[in-house]
Amino acid sequence: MDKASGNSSIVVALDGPAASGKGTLARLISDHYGLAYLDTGTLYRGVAWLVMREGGDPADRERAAAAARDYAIEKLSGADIRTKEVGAAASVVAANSEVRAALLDFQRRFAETPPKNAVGAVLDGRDIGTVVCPDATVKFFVTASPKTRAHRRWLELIEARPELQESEIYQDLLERDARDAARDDAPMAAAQDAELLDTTHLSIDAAFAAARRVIDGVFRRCG
Ligand SMILES: Nc1ncnc2c1ncn2[C@@H]1O[C@H](COP(=O)(O)OP(=O)(O)O)[C@@H](O)[C@H]1O
Ligand SMILES: Nc1ccn([C@@H]2O[C@H](COP(=O)(O)OP(=O)(O)O)[C@@H](O)[C@H]2O)c(=O)n1
Repeated sequence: MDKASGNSSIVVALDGPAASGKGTLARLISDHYGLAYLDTGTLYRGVAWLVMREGGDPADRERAAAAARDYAIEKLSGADIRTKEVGAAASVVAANSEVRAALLDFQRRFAETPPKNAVGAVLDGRDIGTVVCPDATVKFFVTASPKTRAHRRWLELIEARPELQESEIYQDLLERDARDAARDDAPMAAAQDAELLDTTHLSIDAAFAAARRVIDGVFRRCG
């Protein structure tokens, strides 16, 4: 399937706050429509992890920028980048414009020329519909109430760390959301033409069905 505007690849963009369900939907959309998937949060988490591994401070702008310029997925072998500490550090490096600039081309190339000859790509993050792929075929802004998101993330993390309190995850998410929304460069925001998808009261299946209705509608209009 081609985009209505030309031959460029189909792009589904998913943005929204932490633990709203972006990645879950992105994986389902990727499988269902045969699209390549890029979790752009792993790039920022990866840069933060690389800085922290060497005892660096994620707020050290030069150091974070250098890590972003040298970023390669192979360097993360064995790293647990899903922890809340790496998440918090990721939002610090993500406020650094040089880090964002160093990671932008890779994301755009992935969207424009998806790997494995896929017909398109699905990307999730904070600025996909606004900055990385402003011409995306379909855009979603996925949300859920902060309490719901904290509960979901807590359920995900307690397996590895049973001592984690839901209240501390909640505080972490609020701080991270605030930092992501307030930064000057590519702040977390819904694109004007994004479809809002509030998953607070939706099961994963129901959220995916809602996303499919939107995507199928756009594809029908695009031919
Ligand atoms: N609609 C939903 N209902 C219940 N749990 C969900 C829903 N969507 C996602 N989850 C769970 O919430 C957690 C966070 O989802 P995830 O997709 O990783 O969010 P994000 O990518 O926005 O950070 C995961 O454990 C996931 O299984
Ligand atoms: N496109 C993106 C993706 C992530 N990020 C940053 O990276 C952090 C981690 O992103 P993530 O998507 O892995 O976080 P979760 O929503 O999975 O918790 C976010 O809090 C943002 O600060 C960003 O700035 N832009």
